[in-house]
Amino acid sequence: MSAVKKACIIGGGVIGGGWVARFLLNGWDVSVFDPDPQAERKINEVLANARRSLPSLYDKALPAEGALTFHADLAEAVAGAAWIQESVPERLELKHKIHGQISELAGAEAVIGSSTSGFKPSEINEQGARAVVAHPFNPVYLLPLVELVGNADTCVRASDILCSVGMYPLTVRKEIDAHIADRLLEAVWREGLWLIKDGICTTEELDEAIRMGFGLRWAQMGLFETYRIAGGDAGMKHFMAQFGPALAWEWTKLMDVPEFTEELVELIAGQSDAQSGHMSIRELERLRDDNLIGMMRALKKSGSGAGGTINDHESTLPEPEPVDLTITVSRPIPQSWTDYNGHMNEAHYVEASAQATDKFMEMIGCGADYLAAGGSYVTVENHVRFLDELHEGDLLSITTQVLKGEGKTMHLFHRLQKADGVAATVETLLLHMDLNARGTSLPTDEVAAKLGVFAQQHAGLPKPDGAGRHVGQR
Ligand SMILES: NC(=O)C1=CN([C@@H]2O[C@H](COP(=O)(O)OP(=O)(O)OC[C@H]3O[C@@H](n4cnc5c(N)ncnc54)[C@H](O)[C@@H]3O)[C@@H](O)[C@H]2O)C=CC1
Ligand SMILES: C[N+](C)(C)CC(=O)CC(=O)[O-]
Repeated sequence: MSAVKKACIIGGGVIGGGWVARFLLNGWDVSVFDPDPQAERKINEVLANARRSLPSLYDKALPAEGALTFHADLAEAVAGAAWIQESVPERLELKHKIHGQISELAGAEAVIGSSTSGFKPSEINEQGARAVVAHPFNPVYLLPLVELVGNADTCVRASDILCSVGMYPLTVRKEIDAHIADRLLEAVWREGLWLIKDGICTTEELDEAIRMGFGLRWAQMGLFETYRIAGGDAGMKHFMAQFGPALAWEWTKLMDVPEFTEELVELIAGQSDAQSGHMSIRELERLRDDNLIGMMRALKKSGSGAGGTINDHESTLPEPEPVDLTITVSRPIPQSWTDYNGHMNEAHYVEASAQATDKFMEMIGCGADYLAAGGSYVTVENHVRFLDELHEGDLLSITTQVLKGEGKTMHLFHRLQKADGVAATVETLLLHMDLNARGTSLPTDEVAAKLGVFAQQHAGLPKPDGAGRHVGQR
């Protein structure tokens, strides 16, 4: 991958704005070219949404944001960019015009991507351009999928860059109109329009049919893995035998496209207003993003689907720099940790300190292999002091001091710190446990020795202010 971390985004609407946020929040400098005088305002609105959501996917801090610049001159915007992404409206003559200009201006090593939803790379490039299709999904700053289509070597270079900003490149084996995902979405949309036009359901009822059922399944297992399970013990063969005949029945209208009349547009738009008109688009976006974060964090636990991509990306993010005391957590406060009082809810102080304990356990050799072999530490007591408010987006770092590390006992003192001081302390007492016998036990000699080294180092530090307190102590 090129050492120059500059991305140029051409067309800063819904999708271009999402690309800006994806690169910028992953530490890239971003230049924007969009003649719309409203482009800067719109992009800043997308960025505000991205800043409150993307960092919440991770338990480590993302790199420091890059610099964002807006340019009236295309050549100036493109200069020095390692990634150039075109996201202008879906009109082939406009794509030809802009890709003709980009090809002349871009460096030879630059990856040139088009966000096109449906055009094939051979169509985009038919006047001599050298773009690959890099088709993302809205919101681009949260959803990892990018369909890559086109020149194989460029797609390999594009994949590396996309992975480095936390995305999931899926290289399409052969070019085809609308790639893979939009063909599926188009089929569902077309069928949905029929069902509403024919009075079978409303937009709201159709959405319930998706989100109360198969929509929940698809984010974690997709279509084929889900249907394999639906075949029971006999799996996919039984599923095919049972439901294959239905393919020949009239369960879909396939390419029978509903006529796009004014009446149909009014019907759909009117029902959509009745369904969702009580919320602005920005409010809907924030609701969508909060729900996506919750779901993706659940997937992160099992490493399924998009959760695996988040874990892979997180493993490439740098560990915090050690200072006097070991930093065991460095992360932003996610929006989902805040409550009706407008600050971090008390439960998450314990959650954050549990993350610090887990990290410290790893550092003394009590990681996944040790746990699998049946050894662990369990918390038997916590004392939390809430000293200052923590808010969404604050960078939280936790230092961990060993008060005692001897025999079965591990006694830790976590300081939860934000930029301007200590926001809370959590004193936590843990005992070593044999997970097979379900009783306390001594740690292995190796773990005991590593814990002992920390205990000895920290013994020279002053006793922390607030250690050993009881509830209500002044
Ligand atoms: N909206 C969606 O859900 C998705 C759209 N796409 C694709 O992304 C592309 C852009 O779509 P949207 O962002 O939805 O459109 P949009 O209409 O929101 O944004 C297009 C932007 O391009 C700018 N623009 C127009 N002419 C330009 C030019 N000559 N040079 C630079 N900027 C120019 C406009 O001012 C506008 O800000 C399309 O190819 C679309 O198929 C891909 C994935 C999802
Ligand atoms: C409707 N659409 C074709 C623009 C959709 C996409 O291209 C992808 C998405 O985000 O749904």
